[in-house]
Amino acid sequence: MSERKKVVLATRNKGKVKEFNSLFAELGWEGISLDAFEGVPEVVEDGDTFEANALKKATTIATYLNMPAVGDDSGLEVDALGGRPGVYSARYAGEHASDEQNWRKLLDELRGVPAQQRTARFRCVLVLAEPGKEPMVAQGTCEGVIAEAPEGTNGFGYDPVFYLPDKGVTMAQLPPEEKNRISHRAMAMGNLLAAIKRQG
Ligand SMILES: O=P(O)(O)OP(=O)(O)OP(=O)(O)OC[C@H]1O[C@@H](n2cnc3c(O)ncnc32)[C@H](O)[C@@H]1O
Ligand SMILES: [Mg+2]
Repeated sequence: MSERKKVVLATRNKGKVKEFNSLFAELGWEGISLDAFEGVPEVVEDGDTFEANALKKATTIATYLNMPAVGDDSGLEVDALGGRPGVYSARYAGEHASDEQNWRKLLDELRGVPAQQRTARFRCVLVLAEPGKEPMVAQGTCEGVIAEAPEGTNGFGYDPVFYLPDKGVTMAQLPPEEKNRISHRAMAMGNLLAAIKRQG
């Protein structure tokens, strides 16, 4: 049996790590957490785009560890807010804001906005960086509506307020395996795999 490909997960987000562990398992990859290493540099997310930040996360870690690494930059784009919080999703309510502080601020900002104007999408850009190779970039989106109030405890981040009209529940009410079939991260992972296969 061939050895599983070892890929470092260039993220400090435990929710992403859980999802990647399942998504990687389906590919036969072994995801290695950043916690396994010492002295790993902090990545400053100063890009204007998800792609710039994902590229920086993946290449900084791949170069430092001399191993393949996947970087994920993701966030929520709300139409009534002109696409905000976008790349600033993690710091929407302040530099070290909690997930709950972020989604509470979002609900406050959208108070009084009618249901049909509460459309939004999650976007995820993934970069696979391997030492000595061109980085590969893929993205995925997931469409939904911002709820009036939080529901559900699964997932992370904005999941409790991200309502999926087709399913009649929020992302945080979905079982993890179902989120991993429909999410922006799952779509991006599928697109990354397709790009890798195309490259051969
Ligand atoms: O940068 P790393 O270390 O990967 O971890 P992070 O949590 O800072 O990740 P980002 O910079 O990519 O910020 C992503 C933001 O979007 C939110 N987000 C991303 N994917 C999500 C998902 O699947 N469900 C809910 N919220 C999500 C997340 O909670 C953050 O507020
Ligand atoms: Mg971040």
